[in-house]
Amino acid sequence: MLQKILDETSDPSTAVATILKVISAVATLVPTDQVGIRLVPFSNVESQQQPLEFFCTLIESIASQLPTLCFVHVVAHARFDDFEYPRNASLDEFRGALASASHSIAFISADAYESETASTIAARTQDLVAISLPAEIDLNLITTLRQGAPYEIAEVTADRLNAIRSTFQTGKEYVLEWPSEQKRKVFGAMDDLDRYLGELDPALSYEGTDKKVVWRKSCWFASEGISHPFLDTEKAIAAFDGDLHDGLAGLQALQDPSVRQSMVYLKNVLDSALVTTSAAVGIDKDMIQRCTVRYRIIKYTAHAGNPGGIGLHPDGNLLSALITNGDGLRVYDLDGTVRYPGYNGTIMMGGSTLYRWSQGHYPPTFHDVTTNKDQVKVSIVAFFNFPDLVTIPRALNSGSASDGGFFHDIRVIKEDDKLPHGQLSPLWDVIIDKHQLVLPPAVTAK
Ligand SMILES: O=C(O)CCC(=O)C(=O)O
Ligand SMILES: [Fe+2]
Repeated sequence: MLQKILDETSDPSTAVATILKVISAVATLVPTDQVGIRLVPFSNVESQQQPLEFFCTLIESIASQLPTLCFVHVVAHARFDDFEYPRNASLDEFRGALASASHSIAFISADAYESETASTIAARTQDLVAISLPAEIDLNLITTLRQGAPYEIAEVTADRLNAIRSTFQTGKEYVLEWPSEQKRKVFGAMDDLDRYLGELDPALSYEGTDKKVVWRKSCWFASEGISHPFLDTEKAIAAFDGDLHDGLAGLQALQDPSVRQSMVYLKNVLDSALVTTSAAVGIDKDMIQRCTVRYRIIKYTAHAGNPGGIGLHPDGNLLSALITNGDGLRVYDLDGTVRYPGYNGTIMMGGSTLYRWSQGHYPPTFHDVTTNKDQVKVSIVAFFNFPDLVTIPRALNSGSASDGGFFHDIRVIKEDDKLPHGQLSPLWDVIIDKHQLVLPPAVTAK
């Protein structure tokens, strides 16, 4: 309801007045001191984000005009499909706005608090502190809270994490299917990207591990992490791992309002899938927030009669989340089967960094793309990666005292991925053997 008012009202003071009218209307049915309002000032969906001053003004107006209201509840955390993430944003401005106009309305704060952060905020402020719990009833909840133990995750989430984990152990992809409404929105957003990419010049894709190069129209966007906005300066793009030309083309693309809106929508779908999959393979909650993401959009194009595509490769990063709207993606399993994941959901694949970090526990997903010359296929791939030049704790304890963790060096990994005797070579041997492939010397040379 609130979001609808905000979406449909361009003038902030009219929006404030309308929201006050709604609260007053509710207060004719329920005593005012039993009415509260819940605000989510930091939307994951950037296009719906209002300036924070708007919320301060709104809170001040509410407090001065409805001084007997029960509470103002401010939610800071980012919500993904399966998990919530603290944004660690200061809520002091909102507290200040409320306190400037009323001392009787309670302020409730929420930021995906764990027991420790909840205690800290309760000690530092007068706030009522809200904690979010899984939607399922946990009969041990009281004990869990008293012991300060972490909350148990919901059973459906736990089942999903197990399914992802066991699929990834075999090097296969995992598809997180979209509910029908989401599917409709995803394809609408993909059509937008298709229209925009159609205008770009085709270029040769990077040289894959098997040396196949193909034509595509493409550019990329990046963010410092899930729940961060897209980078929006040339300097930030230049500092990010990736080719500058396509990164600058991505900056340009964000100037198109409908591309921006579609990208923001797709980012949220991809980020949710990344959060769930990261949790499944054991990347710790704080580390997930420190991982960066590059989002590449691709339209495969025929050129001089040649079909489009990408040669066989595993992605050279931690995890990839892929949304595509046409046939062409093919996965090569280590057991020799070939599968076509289709396009009913977000396709999750492990990359070569996941393989290295997990010490072989999660083999990367080998895949290629082939599209014929009349076929239209647009994809968006979110390449999720550990922060560079940082030691990352391992998910699975190797048992060796000397294992101080995994030092992540993107440059070294990229080099090693290409070497005939690199860490991936035993996997290439299996793939080549099981699928009876003939690949160029760079891969097969011993
Ligand atoms: O477009 C696709 O289906 C896959 C793209 C891909 O594998 C890549 O960009 O690494
Ligand atoms: Fe790929």
